[in-house]
Amino acid sequence: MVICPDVRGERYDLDAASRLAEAEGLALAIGVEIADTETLVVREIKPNTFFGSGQVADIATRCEQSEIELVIVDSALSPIQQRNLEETLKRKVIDRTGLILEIFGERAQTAEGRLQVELAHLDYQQSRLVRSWTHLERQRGGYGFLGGPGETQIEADRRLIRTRMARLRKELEQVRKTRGLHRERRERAPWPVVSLVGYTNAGKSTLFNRLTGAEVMAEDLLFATLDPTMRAISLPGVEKVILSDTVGFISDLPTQLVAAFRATLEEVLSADVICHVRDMANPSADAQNTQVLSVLRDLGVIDDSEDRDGEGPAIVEVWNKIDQLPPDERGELTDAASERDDVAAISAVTGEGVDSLLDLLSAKLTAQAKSYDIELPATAGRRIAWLHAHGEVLSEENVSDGEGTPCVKMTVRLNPKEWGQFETL
Ligand SMILES: Nc1nc2c(ncn2[C@@H]2O[C@H](COP(=O)(O)OP(=O)(O)OP(=O)(O)O)[C@@H](O)[C@H]2O)c(=O)[nH]1
Ligand SMILES: [Mg+2]
Repeated sequence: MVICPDVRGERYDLDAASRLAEAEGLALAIGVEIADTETLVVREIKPNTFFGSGQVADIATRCEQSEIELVIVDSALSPIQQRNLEETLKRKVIDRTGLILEIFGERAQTAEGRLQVELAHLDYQQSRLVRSWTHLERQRGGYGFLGGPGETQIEADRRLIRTRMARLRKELEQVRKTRGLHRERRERAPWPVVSLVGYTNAGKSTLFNRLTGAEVMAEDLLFATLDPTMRAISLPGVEKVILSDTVGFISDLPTQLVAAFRATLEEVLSADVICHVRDMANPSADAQNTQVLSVLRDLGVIDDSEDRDGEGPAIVEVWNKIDQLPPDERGELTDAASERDDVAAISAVTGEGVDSLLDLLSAKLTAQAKSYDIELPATAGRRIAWLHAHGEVLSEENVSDGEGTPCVKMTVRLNPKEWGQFETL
C-alpha cells in the first residue's frame, strides 16, 4: 500500500496527484506490486503514529482486506512513528528515505556506488537506533518492562555500525583514489566532457543511447541509472567529446544520499557543458526544473553571483519528449527553443531535434575557446606541432628573445581543457 500524506500547512512543490504518482513510481522501482494507494489529509502530525487513530485503523483494515505486506509512507517518518505503525499494523512500514535507499541499494553496480549506498544506509539506521534507544529508555521508566532489544544490544549495534562506517569510508577513499588516477589520465586527454543531468525518468539514458549507440538501461522506471557511464562521441567540428550519463535527481532526496553521492556528482558536474534534460510532457515539468536547479546550486555548479566571469560549465537545456505533446504545445515549445541559444527541443525516442542539439553543443564547446599569446623557443617543435594540431593558430611569427635565442610567437585559440593540457606538455 502506498500512502501519500497531504499535511495541512505544508508547502509542496507538486500537487497531490503528481506526488502520489511519483510515490507509486518509486514503489514500482523496487519491484513491489501495488495493491492499494491513498492520499491522506493529515490535519496535524501525531508524534507517535504520524496519522490520526481513525486513519491508522482504516489503514489496518485495508491492509487485511488486500493482504498487504508492506506499507510505504511517502514522507519522513520519525523512528518512533515507524515503529509504532509497524506494531499496530503488524506489517513492515517504510518512509520515503527508506524507499529511496532501497532502490539505490538494488541499482548500485560499481564498487563506489555500492559503498556509497551502504554508507548512506548505515547512517540512516544509526539515527534510527539512537533515537529508538532514547524512546525505549523513556518507556522503561514508565512501565518497567521492555520488548525488543535491550540497551546493551543497541549499544553494541551502534558500535558495530560505527566500525563498519569507518571501514567503508576508508574503502571509499581507496576506490576514489584509484578513480582519481583514471580521471587525471582522462583530463590530460584533450577531450571536453558533456554530462547529462536531470530529474529521474527525464530521458537521459535514452538520449545517451541515441547519441552513443550504447545500450544503457533506459526504462520507464525511477532511478534506472545509478552509476555514471561515459562514452566518446563526435560532434560537428569537434572530433571527440566524452558524454556521461548520470543518476537522476528527485525532490526530497535523502540527505544521506546527497552526501554519499556528492563526490560522484561533483566529478560529473565538473564537465565543460552540462545538458539539463527535461521531460516537457510531464505535468510537473516546472516543479522538477526547480528541484534540479536547486541541487545544481547546492553542488556549486550554478552560481548566481556576478563575478563568475564565465567560469564553470555552460548549461544547456534539453526539452525532451516533445513527441508526446499535442501539436499546438509542441509548436510553441519548438518556437520558444529556437529563440534561445541554450535550448534544444527534442525527442530522444524519435530523434527529432537531435541534430540541432548536437550543433548547439559544439557551438558551446567552441565558444569556450580563448586566444592565448604564446612564445616558445624554436626548438620546442613538439609543443608547436601540438598547438597546430589541437588549437586554431591565428598568427605565428619568428622572433628572438632578449638573449637572441630564436623563438616562435603564436596567437592560438584553445578551449580551457586544451590550455590545461598544453601546460602539462
Ligand atoms: N515518448 C517519449 N518517451 C521518452 C523520450 N525519452 C525518454 N522516454 C521514455 O522515458 C522513460 C525514461 O527514460 P530514461 O532514458 O530511462 O530516463 P532517465 O532520465 O535515464 O531516468 P533515470 O535513469 O531513472 O534517472 C523511458 O520509458 C523512455 O522510453 C522521448 O523523447 N519521448
Ligand atoms: Mg537513466
